[in-house]
Amino acid sequence: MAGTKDYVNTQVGRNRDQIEFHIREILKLIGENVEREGLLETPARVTRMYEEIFAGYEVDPRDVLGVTFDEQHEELVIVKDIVYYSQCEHHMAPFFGKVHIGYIPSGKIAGLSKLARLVEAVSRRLQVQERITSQVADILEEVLKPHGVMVVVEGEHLCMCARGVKKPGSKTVTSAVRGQFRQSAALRSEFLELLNR
Ligand SMILES: Nc1nc2c(ncn2[C@@H]2O[C@H](COP(=O)(O)OP(=O)(O)OP(=O)(O)O)[C@@H](O)[C@H]2O)c(=O)[nH]1
Ligand SMILES: [Zn+2]
Repeated sequence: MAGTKDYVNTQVGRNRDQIEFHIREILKLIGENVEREGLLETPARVTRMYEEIFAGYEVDPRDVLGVTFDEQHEELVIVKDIVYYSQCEHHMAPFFGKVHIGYIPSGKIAGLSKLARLVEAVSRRLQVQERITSQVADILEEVLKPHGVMVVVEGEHLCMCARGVKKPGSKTVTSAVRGQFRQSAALRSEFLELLNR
């Protein structure tokens, strides 16, 4: 089910009436007129948006890597520029950017799309960037048992751009290294060099 197909947060669907009610109440509390035309459908639209942006709760990210292939390619595999959109758990404000994944298989490879699906499953939740980074690395390590994994995540956080400290354009970069990448500076450099091509 959720591991391979597009999916939505079904709990949001089940709680649709209550979520719409509370969104409407928040609109009133910030001083809006919920009867004006532009806002009439807004609680329903926000609820539908929650079904999408919180779809990650619907799936165990490990299941996303359910389909793997036996293959004796024990060299670096990189999938870079996987775009993600997430919501910071401190402000419920969007953050987004790119995930770059490198791993050295040890007899088992993942379908390339499954790496992007793994990113979707961990990012479509309330998150912090560091946890997206370590979860992608840990799950790949657990399921594929590769010789090594390295994950680099770039993110722009609206809670830092549009409010608070207001620093638009600032980028946060996080990385997680496992296995051979931890031991070998040369391997980390090879990965980073290939990312910058
Ligand atoms: N480490 C980390 N911090 C994040 C992430 N997303 C948001 N934050 C930070 O979470 C922190 C929450 O700090 P608080 O002091 O509790 O909240 P705040 O008063 O709204 O803080 P300011 O943003 O500084 O105005 C802020 O420093 C945010 O920049 C993330 O993905 N990782
Ligand atoms: Zn935030």
